[in-house]
Amino acid sequence: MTAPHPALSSRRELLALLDAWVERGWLRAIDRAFAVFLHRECENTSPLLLLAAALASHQLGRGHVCLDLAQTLRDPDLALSLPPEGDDLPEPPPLPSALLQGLTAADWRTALERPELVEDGPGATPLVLSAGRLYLRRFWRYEQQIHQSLNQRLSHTPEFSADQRRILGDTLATLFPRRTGQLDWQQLACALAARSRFSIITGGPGTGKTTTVVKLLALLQAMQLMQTRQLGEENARPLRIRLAAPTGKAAARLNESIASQVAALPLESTFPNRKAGADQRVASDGEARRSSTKTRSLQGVNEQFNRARGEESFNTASPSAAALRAAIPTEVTTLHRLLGARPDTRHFRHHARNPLALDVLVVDEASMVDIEMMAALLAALPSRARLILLGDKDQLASVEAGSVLGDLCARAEGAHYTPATAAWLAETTGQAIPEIYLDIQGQPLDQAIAMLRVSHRFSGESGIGKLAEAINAPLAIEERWQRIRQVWDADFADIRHLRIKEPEDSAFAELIIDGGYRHYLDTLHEKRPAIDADQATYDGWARQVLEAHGSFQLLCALRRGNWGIEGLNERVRELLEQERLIDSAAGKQGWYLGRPVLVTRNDYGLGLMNGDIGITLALPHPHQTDKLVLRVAFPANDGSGRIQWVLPSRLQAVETVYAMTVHKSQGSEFLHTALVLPDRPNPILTRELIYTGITRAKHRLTLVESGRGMLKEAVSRKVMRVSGLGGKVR
Ligand SMILES: Nc1ncnc2c1ncn2[C@@H]1O[C@H](COP(=O)(O)OP(=O)(O)OP(=O)(O)O)[C@@H](O)[C@H]1O
Repeated sequence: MTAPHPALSSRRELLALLDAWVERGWLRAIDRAFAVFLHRECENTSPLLLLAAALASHQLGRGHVCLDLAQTLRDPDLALSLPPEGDDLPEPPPLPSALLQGLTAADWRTALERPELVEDGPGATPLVLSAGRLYLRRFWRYEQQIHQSLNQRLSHTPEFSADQRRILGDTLATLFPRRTGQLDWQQLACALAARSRFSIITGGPGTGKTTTVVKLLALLQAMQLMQTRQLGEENARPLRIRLAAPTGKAAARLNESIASQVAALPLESTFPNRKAGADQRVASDGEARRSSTKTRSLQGVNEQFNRARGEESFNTASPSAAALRAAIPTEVTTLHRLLGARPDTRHFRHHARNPLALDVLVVDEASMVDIEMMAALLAALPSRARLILLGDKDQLASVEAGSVLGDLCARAEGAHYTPATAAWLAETTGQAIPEIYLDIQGQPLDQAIAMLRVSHRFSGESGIGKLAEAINAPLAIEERWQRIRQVWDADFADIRHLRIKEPEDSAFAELIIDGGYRHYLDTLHEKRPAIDADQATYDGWARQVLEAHGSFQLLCALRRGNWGIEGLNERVRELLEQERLIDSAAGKQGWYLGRPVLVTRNDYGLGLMNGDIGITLALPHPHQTDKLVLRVAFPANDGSGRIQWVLPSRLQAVETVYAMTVHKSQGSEFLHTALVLPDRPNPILTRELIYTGITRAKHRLTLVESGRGMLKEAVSRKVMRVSGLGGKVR
């Protein structure tokens, strides 16, 4: 047996090593501070315990919920991602692999036997060791809360009367009129979600998650209205439905699409609008359709619902199409707003003792919801309310700790429906579930998940769609790589593979200028209003510039280095400067006409959300009409098309966004996306990152590879987020 590393024999030496790691940027100061705190709390703590504590905290900073002791010992540097991205400096401090060499999991567990500091479950110790995973107590508690809340929801199986089953089946047939001979996963998703207080609808881009959830909401409202009307007219109360997303950007995107989806619901054949006069005013092509394309809040729902209801005859329990449409909200809020975020605290206004006033909550882009937010959300949700999560399980998880959606959807591909579920689906949808999706040992969680498998956005001619499919194909690494190569070799018109050596390459300049940012800067200069133009004209200009800007985005994996956002932002600025499209030295404090910025932290005062993009433009000075002042134009977050002008000095957390990390791009889409891979391997390059990056492209994708083999390297590696959630919720 090799002798332990000196830092594991002495607390002083260990803290000195942690200092060196912090100095080098390998650990956060807070990780070391946590170890020091434990050292002060309790005498004679073993260096191994202090190290484990610092590493558990370090893992949180990297998105893991806990430290997996056995996995860390198997390959310490990989498990801890040390040295981190971009550290090329000479004379690195000792690596975790050197430190932990020869150590066994049993040694580590023995060192953690300090009941004042570490327990294996409920209690008050700062650390929890459970099933070989070391947690900071707060995160162990989040995981427990999520698991208890979801298991409780999953254990509730509602009873449906024969009448209700018939109504459900009829409504599902109305909502999904087309039969293609293939499984209609969207209809199955609705049937599954209808009988559960918790459900997940997962699927890649354009697989119809929004379309499906809108139909599901219509189904739930139809059931509710029929049920409550049977009890008497005054009891006819629509379900209180709220829609939310983790970021402002994602909320705005759903806002844009949901109203038209509600308007397009095929309801009239089963839910006719009964009064002739009312039909014309409220029915399909009339007022309801127009007003349903406007954003409608919960209050708006009640008003419009009551109006539509007042115009129906109540001789039947069945609601009209207009009343159903009116009962579906189209306003989407952020989770922070929904829960009532309070500045400078992690507590929300809504929690277990002040729950949200709603019956159904839909959360879109759920892959971006971290474990802390999910725990807060579930705590604030009334126990009888339904929670429906929508998201793409294969996308990158949130930057914060946890990958809740990915963990919960670990078995989604195989469905694992029990015979009872298959019978329910057959009865309500008329569809027979193929044997490959059946599993006599399917778990309750499996029965609540539907995976949509057909993309309606990408046709068979789309290289982007084929590439996304190939990257996620459930195949061995080599076979998957062959599939990806076949897609490239097929010469699809919408995807391009650009190989360059350095950012100075002329092909890169061409991509960035003519294929990319020239468009919005030309729009900015050519469409610029006269100095005496009115505000509406300036707003119109800003809208055009923002729209043109959304047509291209350069994405990359890293922050540092030539191929990270720092290097690329600088290179793009130089190129645009050379072309005289910008003059970055003209403004003050780094602000100049045309500078695009990304908001990196929610700012409730300004109404700006993390992920919002604005462009620096010039407005006439409010008092000196011959002068111009720089203002940053943002599209308002409420889907209204309004422009919000912000004084640059008021923007506290923004960065230039010629290049954006794939992580930050989640929840956004661009007509043409150029994804740049770094020139050497990096643990951050994973299959999820590549998949998320390429699926940001709506019409065109350019993949820029600066080092050979980087794509292959990336798609061979999956993100391993350590948590205990997947095993607990069943
Ligand atoms: N069953 C279907 N048949 C035909 N077209 C469909 C079907 N389902 C959805 N679509 C269309 O496909 C497009 C994408 O659908 P939708 O926006 O619901 O997908 P999504 O999964 O929510 O997309 P995103 O990845 O943007 O979140 C829309 O234009 C929608 O009308």
